[in-house]
Amino acid sequence: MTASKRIVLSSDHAAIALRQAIAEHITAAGWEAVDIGPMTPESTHYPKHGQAAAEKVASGDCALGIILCGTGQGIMMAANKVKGIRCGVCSDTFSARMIRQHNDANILSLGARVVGEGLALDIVDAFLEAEFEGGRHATRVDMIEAVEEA
Ligand SMILES: O=C[C@H](O)[C@H](O)[C@H](O)COP(=O)(O)O
Repeated sequence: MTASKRIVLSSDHAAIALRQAIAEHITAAGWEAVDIGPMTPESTHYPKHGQAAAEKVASGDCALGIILCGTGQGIMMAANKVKGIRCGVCSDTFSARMIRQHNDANILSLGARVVGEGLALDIVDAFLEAEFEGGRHATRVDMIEAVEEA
């Protein structure tokens, strides 16, 4: 499958079951789920999992990413430290669509202690089905990238 269909998934211990449900869901929808774990439930540290997923996207190996922790916040913060990553936490479908259409987000972050599985899957669908609109939004995304060089 081409990189354009590859979605990396990662989480900490708080979100393993939801991550696996998302992997099954997106696979059924025709995406290739690249689940980089962790696969066992021991307590772990979200920064390393956010970084690992972000590097898969930043390198071009995967087109997009979905990362999770208890709130989605900590793993998002770690992912956004990787150059080229634009990751937002979403608890609603409108925001999930907008971070693709306006912000060209390449990673979605979810909080497994915040949203239930049904809503999470709808948020994932909204994120994956949306496309970046470019235009004035491209100017602003360029400005975000310029911050990385400042
Ligand atoms: O932003 C951080 C995440 O919500 C973590 O999943 C959370 O801090 C983990 O907490 P605990 O170690 O108590 O399961």
